[in-house]
Amino acid sequence: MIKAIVTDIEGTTSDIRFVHQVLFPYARERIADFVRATAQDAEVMVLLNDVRTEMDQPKASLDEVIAELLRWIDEDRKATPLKALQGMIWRHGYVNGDFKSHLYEDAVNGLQAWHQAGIRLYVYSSGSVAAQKLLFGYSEAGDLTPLFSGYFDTKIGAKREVAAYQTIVRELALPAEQILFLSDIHQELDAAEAAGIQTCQLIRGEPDPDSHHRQVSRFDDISLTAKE
Ligand SMILES: CSCCC(=O)C(=O)COP(=O)(O)O
Ligand SMILES: [Mg+2]
Repeated sequence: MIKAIVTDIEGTTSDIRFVHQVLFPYARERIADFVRATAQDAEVMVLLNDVRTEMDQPKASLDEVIAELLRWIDEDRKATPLKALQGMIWRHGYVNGDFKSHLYEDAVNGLQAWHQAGIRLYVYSSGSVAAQKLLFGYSEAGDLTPLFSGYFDTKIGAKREVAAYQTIVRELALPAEQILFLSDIHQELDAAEAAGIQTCQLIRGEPDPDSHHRQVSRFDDISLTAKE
């Protein structure tokens, strides 16, 4: 029986269009000014140096770092320092009421029902943990953060890497087969499955012909009995 559920965000609990048409443009428009204004803050300074390391240019100027960050946004690169900076910028958007996050109604209902049933809930997203807490804290359905027992981001590894899911299994301290991972991307589910975790694919549009995972279009259809 499933004792814990780990969910992806984009395309799983939330419409991809909210992430790509609201969140990403909001951060893109503001990232240059934000980085210039906060470059001397200790936390941002560390992140900018992480960007320089990832660029393999330890002496890159602030303008070069900003240009790289804009490139990463345009290619939807899941780079940990970019994700942290985006989260800091989104905080202003949520707090100022510029937007609320989108959550599918069936996802909200499913998460609430599982929480009530005593199933532990976690998030694993490429967005930073701070950004995940904002997304579930400032949603159109209200503050859902009390439902969650924990959050994981790319600090534990990329979502298509088996090692990231092995870390989640260790952190949750449950047998892998008692954990269910939900995602819209079959490559992420492949990696979770290789770590022994149960999987279910959320398909909000057309079925995925390249996936061997259970596919459902709504949280209501997710089965909590382990696959044989
Ligand atoms: C935490 S909300 C923003 C999500 C995000 O930045 C992203 O890149 C989507 O990643 P996911 O792993 O949820 O598909
Ligand atoms: Mg996703």
